Amino acid sequence: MGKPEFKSPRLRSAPIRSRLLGKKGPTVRSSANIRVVVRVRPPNHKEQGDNSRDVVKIVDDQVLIFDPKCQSQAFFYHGVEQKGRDLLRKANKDMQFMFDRVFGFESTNCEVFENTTKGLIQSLMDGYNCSVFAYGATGAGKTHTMIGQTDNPGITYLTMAELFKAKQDLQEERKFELGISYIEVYNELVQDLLNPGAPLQLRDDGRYGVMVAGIKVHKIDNPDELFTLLAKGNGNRTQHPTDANAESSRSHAVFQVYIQMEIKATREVRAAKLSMIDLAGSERGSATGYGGARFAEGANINKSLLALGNCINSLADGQKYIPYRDSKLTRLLKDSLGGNCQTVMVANVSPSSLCYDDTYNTLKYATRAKKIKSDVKKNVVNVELHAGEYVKIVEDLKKELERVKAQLREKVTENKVDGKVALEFGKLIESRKKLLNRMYHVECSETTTVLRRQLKEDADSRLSGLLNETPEKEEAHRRLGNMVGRFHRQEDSLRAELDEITKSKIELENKTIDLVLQHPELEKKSELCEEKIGKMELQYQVNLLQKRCSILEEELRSRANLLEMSCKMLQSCYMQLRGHGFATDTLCQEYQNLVNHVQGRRNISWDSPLDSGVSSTSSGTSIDGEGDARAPRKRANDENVNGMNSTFVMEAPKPKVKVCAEELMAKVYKSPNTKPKKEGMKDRRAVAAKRPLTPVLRKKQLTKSEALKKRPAFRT
Ligand SMILES: Nc1ncnc2c1ncn2[C@@H]1O[C@H](COP(=O)(O)OP(=O)(O)OP(=O)(O)O)[C@@H](O)[C@H]1O
Repeated sequence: MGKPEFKSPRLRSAPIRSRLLGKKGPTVRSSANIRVVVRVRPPNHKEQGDNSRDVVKIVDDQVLIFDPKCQSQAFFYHGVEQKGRDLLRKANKDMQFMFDRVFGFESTNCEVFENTTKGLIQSLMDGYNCSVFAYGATGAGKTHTMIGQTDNPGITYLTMAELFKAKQDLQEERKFELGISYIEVYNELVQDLLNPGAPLQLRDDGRYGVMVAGIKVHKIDNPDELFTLLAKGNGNRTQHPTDANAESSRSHAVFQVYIQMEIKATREVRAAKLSMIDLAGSERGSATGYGGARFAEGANINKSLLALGNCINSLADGQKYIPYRDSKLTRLLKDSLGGNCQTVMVANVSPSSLCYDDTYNTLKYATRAKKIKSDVKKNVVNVELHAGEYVKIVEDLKKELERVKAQLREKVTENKVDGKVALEFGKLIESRKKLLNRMYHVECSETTTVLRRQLKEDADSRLSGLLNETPEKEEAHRRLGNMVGRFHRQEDSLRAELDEITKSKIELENKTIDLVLQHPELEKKSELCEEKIGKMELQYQVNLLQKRCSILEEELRSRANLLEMSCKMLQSCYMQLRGHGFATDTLCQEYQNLVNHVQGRRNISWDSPLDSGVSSTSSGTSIDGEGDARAPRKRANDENVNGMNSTFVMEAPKPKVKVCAEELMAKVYKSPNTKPKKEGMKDRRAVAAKRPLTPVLRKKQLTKSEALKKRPAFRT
């Protein structure tokens, strides 16, 4: 896996600001390591001979081993095989090197391009300077990699083709200007390869870095023009055959592309420079196989490459002083190595043991170069603006400022309204909740008052039946009448209050709806609040119903007690009359009718109390309250009956008192199973038992006995 390609830092465009930047305006800086790749060319004919071996073993696409350990061959001394290694043989270095990418014999120029310079195109488009240089011994494959052949173009051509593609893609948005130059450094002299003539001087340029003074920059519009120019330049390049390479380049060739782009929308102008350098091969004098002029040429090449090595070492060590000025080559590469540039170094090596030292040195150089950090910055430059254009920019700025201010104002007002509305909404909801609570309490009071009033009215009518026309009765009647009147008045005022509350409730609800309609942003909040209020209302209704039930239950209990008391009294009177023989047949019949009536209404089973041993299915409640848990409540209800002290319990409903007709019947007939019998009662019952039953009673008794046999026992 190769390392990722250069990624140029992205800059958010700030159109007007950038337009006002000075003539030169680097905007983004970042430091990047030089990307170092190694390309191992296939061994040539000479290297494929018997006396050579491969000293480079590629482990994967990033790692190679230089001079790997080979299988030890048997070593004999005086005809005896020795255990240790052949001491006359040099030990293998077996050194592992790691690079950003390692390309093997089969790698094509396209593959190298894809993994090295293709990624630089985006950086160039973003306004960063980029540099690519091929380093290596003579015949190691630098020219093959950089220039290639017509049918197998090198990475310079491939990169340029990609650049044109990018230019084409951005044609709509940007205005491009492309220019190229092609120079060589030969024997420390700089020559223009496209316009050969007198040697040229190097100058430092603020915008593009180191420039060749007087160089002619050729504008090009398509890659074909480029190829023609490249071919022309290569034809002018100094080449001489050497032992190592029949077409050895004896100079350092520097191909440069100047790109100027104007982003149409923002008028931002970016400038970038791409340098592609094919270095002359480092060599040993012996390898060239020549002396004289060729030797001096080689010495110069070595001198410049030595200077390059020194610069690489100094940069890798992080030294402040870098000896760029030691040679023309290092001056030219100043930008590419430690300056404002994204750099790719392609180290070319031969795999053969014949180039052992060259390959080793190249790998060491390349390793050192990996440590170099370059300080890259984006080149944003501006077109010269006419004074009139500044006026327009100021106008634009003013407009933009106004627009932003208006936006800000809108936002502020929006926020204010939001806050206000939220407060108003909150107040409305709070008021509705309070009102609901008030309504609940008033409804509770009203319910209580109505029931209390009804109770007093009942008490009054019962009293009329019980008391004779005496002043005492009149007094009681007057008192009850006053109470009923007071309750009526209370009811009226409570109802009026309820009407008021309902009106306010509707008003508040309407206000809430209006507010939400005006501010739809409140909708969600409103839904939640309405849900809460709905739940609250429902809970109040449940509470109110429970209270009503509780009051009615109490009322029922009170009436049951009254009935119980009446029955007791009635039974006592009836017994006395019968005991004294004053009970007429009509009275007996009426009494029996009453019993029948109770029996008919209540689904109970009973036997004639007049028969001895009669039992009922009573729940065992005593009539006189002895040992009865309900005794205190009974007493309270007795008081209610007199209308003097009606008490309503507003708490949660109490456990139901089992009051039923069966009990009442049991009380009427004094069932021996339901209560301890009183002295005297037994005697009276014994007397009554001796008396013959009336025909109706006898018949009824029979009917009941039969019915009892057929039906299950009564249960409350
Ligand atoms: N990867 C490769 N695949 C096939 N052939 C290669 C490869 N690299 C180099 N060669 C061949 O090796 C020979 C020498 O290569 P090249 O001229 O590129 O070397 P060089 O490093 O430029 O040498 P010099 O410094 O002397 O100019 C050429 O014939 C070239 O075609």
